[in-house]
Amino acid sequence: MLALQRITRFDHCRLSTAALISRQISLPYCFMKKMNASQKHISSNSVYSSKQHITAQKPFGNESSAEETSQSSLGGNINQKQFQSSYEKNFPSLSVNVGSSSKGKNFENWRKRTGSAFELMQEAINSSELEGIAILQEDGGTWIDLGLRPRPRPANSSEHEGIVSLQESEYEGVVKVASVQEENYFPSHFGKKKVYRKYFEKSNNVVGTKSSDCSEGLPKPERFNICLPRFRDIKAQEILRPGMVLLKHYISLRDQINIVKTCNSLGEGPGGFYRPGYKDGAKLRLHMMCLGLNWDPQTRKYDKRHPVDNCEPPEIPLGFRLLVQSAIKDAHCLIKKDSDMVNPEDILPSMTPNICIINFYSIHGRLGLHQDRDESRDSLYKGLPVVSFSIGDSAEFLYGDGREIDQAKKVLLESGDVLLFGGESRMVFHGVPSIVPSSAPEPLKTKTGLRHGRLNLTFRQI
Ligand SMILES: O=C(O)CCC(=O)C(=O)O
Ligand SMILES: [Fe+2]
Repeated sequence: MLALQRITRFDHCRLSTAALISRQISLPYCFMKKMNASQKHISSNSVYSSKQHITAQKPFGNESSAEETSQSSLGGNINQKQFQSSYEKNFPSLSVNVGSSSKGKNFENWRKRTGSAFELMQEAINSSELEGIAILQEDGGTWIDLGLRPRPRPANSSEHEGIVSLQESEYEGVVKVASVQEENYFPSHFGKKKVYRKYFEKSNNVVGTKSSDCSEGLPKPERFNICLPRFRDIKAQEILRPGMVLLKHYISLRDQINIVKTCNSLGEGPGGFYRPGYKDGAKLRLHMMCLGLNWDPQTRKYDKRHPVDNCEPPEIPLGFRLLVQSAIKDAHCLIKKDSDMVNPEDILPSMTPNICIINFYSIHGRLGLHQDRDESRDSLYKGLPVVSFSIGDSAEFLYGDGREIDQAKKVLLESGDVLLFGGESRMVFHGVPSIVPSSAPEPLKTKTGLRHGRLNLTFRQI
């Protein structure tokens, strides 16, 4: 039954809404990040890919310490060590080639290297929305499965009868398993069904599965969740103009905290925050750093290295990219809801960011009206969007068709808001005339020590 309920939530847009009212609020998105150019994306038009469902619990990885105990969805307390040893006992190491078909790496090494599979499995355990993860291998352009790691369930659970459906994930070689289907469909490039069945059987012995489901056959009571859902105010999501979407309060407080902490630690290292200047010697009224590539306001060029310390900028963290992708997907949902006739891609094309410019504005910070036009001709021609995260104190944000401030429209960007502008709004003039002092969420400041001011991250594909 449960399995059937889950698979009804397969439509991405409906899922967005369903997720808002579900017990564990989730952030839907669907994609598989290319590990390198030679590797192919998992086909996005097969049946499973429509079951887009990834929880937004931990886009930044597991914050808990190794000893921290987590409450499993099965009611058992499993600490990380216990879980790890049980996990390894029950799911033997696999040979996984990640990113290269010539260099074999066993799963253990790979997990150590990325941590992703383990984190995802933990996430699956803690989430009633995920059924497990699958480890994939890229093989001559197709993805083959190397085994499924299902979420441990109570013994005799009927939930694992059937075939799983997979959902795409940006984690390298890892796919989250969104639901169990009663239908006998399975995409062929995910390997043999038998493999999955085998792992399901194994999963029944995993630690934390002691409790048995005595309510089988009885009507399921509606459970009460003592925690507030990860609320997303869909009513406040707005299409400001064609191709320009504002997702209010989109980034959860926890993710905001993680973003601030990540930016702070990256900002202390090579290629970190500095006060840039223009050609004429004037300084910008903000501090800046870049991820992925460097953008130099003096030359207005993108480069592999930082002009000040000649370092390569840090990579864009995976969690940041995940959020960008989900924001694009949710903006598409909004556009689709607004007009069913349009293909949201035509209004706001998707993009995979390879540069993130991070600005920190003190309360006196500002940025004049400008266009973002230093990206490649191709990127600008296609209208690939700029995706902007606002964190900390709010900002007044101006946007319009020209440089005239009095003709520009104004919107308040608050902590957690995501603004996207692409398509026909890609060349919109925009700027930040002022920061609203002391408007940042209190817990954000206390948890991170963030200074007064505003952090802004803009992602682009150049
Ligand atoms: O801070 C903002 O909201 C805008 C930043 C911006 O326009 C830019 O970095 O190009
Ligand atoms: Fe800009």
